[in-house]
Amino acid sequence: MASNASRGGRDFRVAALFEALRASEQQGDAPADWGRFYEEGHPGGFLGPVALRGAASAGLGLRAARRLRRGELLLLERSWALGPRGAEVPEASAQLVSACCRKLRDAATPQLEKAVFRCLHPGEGGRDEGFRQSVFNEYLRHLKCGARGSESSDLGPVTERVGAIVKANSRKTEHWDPWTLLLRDTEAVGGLWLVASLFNHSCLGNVVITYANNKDGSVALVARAAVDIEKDEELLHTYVYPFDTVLERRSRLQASYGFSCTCTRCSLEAPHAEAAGRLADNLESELQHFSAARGMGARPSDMAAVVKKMRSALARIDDAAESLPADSRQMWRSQFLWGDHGLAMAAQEVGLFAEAVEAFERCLALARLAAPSSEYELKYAMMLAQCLARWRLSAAPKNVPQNQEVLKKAMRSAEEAHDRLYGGGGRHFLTRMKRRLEDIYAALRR
Ligand SMILES: C[S@@+](CC[C@H](N)C(=O)[O-])C[C@H]1O[C@@H](n2cnc3c(N)ncnc32)[C@H](O)[C@@H]1O
Repeated sequence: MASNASRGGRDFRVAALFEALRASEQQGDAPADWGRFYEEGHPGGFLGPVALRGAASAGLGLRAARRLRRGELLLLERSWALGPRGAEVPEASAQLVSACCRKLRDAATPQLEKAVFRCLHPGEGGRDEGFRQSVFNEYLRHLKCGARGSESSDLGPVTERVGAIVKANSRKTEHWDPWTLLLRDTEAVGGLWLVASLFNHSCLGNVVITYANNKDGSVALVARAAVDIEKDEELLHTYVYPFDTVLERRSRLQASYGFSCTCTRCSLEAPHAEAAGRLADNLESELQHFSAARGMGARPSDMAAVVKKMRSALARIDDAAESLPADSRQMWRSQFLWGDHGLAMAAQEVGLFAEAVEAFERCLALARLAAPSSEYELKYAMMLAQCLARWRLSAAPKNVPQNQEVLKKAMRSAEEAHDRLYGGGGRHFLTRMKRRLEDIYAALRR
């Protein structure tokens, strides 16, 4: 049954969407030079083979309009509103809500964008999902082909629940330092992107997102296919840190987005959640012991003893994985990737390079499985290559371990992961990772 909104409201609201889109920036060009894009940003936008997916249990969403290859560009979108850079969460959220309110009041904001923003909340635009769907469809259609409709600017009374819309749809940008491979928190900014707001969540996403700062102060969001995707398959992004335990991921999703995740990973991990929690607590305390020992400048033999305990904590996790069906063990194991990371760093620090390499290899395999084509895959591919290089550099020339091919292969694998995430081929990789590659070049010359 049609609601009031769809009976009385559809025409003028959809017309308003057209009008606003006509006035909005040009969409449709992907940057030719991705290296430059991530340095300078991009003023325009691009909408690839993406279509709206009708309402289901997770509400509206996006789907592949055709078969997609991994690494393929899906969306390039300018931020609609931004909060302050590097601020603490409550302050950043409050300011983002204010920024959205200003956009909604501003006569210069296209009416269509205002309508789309209102429709980001499932309760808005009438209780009719069909209406929301038509608004988004018009928006996507416009982004694709610049269609225009009849003129109208009457959006009706302003009833936005801006705070709730921002809570469920804002995202924090991530800027990875190519040198440290760590997130730069001072660069992070909370923002809202209208189309990207339609990606639903899965703890095993098939879409990866990166960001670039535009010269005008806005932030460009880039979404790419993380894996090969079939036509009509839903496009899903991971809203939370993918290597937390299932209970941690679920409680974050509930607190921030108001739903309990039932994705394939959660369904696999949930029956063993309590045991995973205990194992994670134990692992974490061993990692803390290592940090404390390092902080106190412990002797190498003491450090080696702490590393041994970390190894035992991970061995207990591997034993627990043995009780699961063989084809789900690795996925379950991905909840503890951070432990392998800790062991790899610690082993590298005390000169146990063979063990460090093995641990980085595990990190990479787990990242590829649970977060394919993500920053994490790239990060561990780089860390592995760098650890191999340091190992070669640490040994006397006649005892150099492994042949060069192993290191070259690790480099190629990092370059390929970079390309899937950031595009632009080898030159872009070499420019972005310049300093990070110094040890690797030195090791290749040995
Ligand atoms: C960024 S919006 C995504 C678009 C949204 N589905 C809509 O209809 O506008 C986030 C909201 O979508 C819903 N959602 C996203 N992923 C979900 C999932 N895996 N299961 C259930 N609800 C989900 C939740 O209501 C969440 O607060």
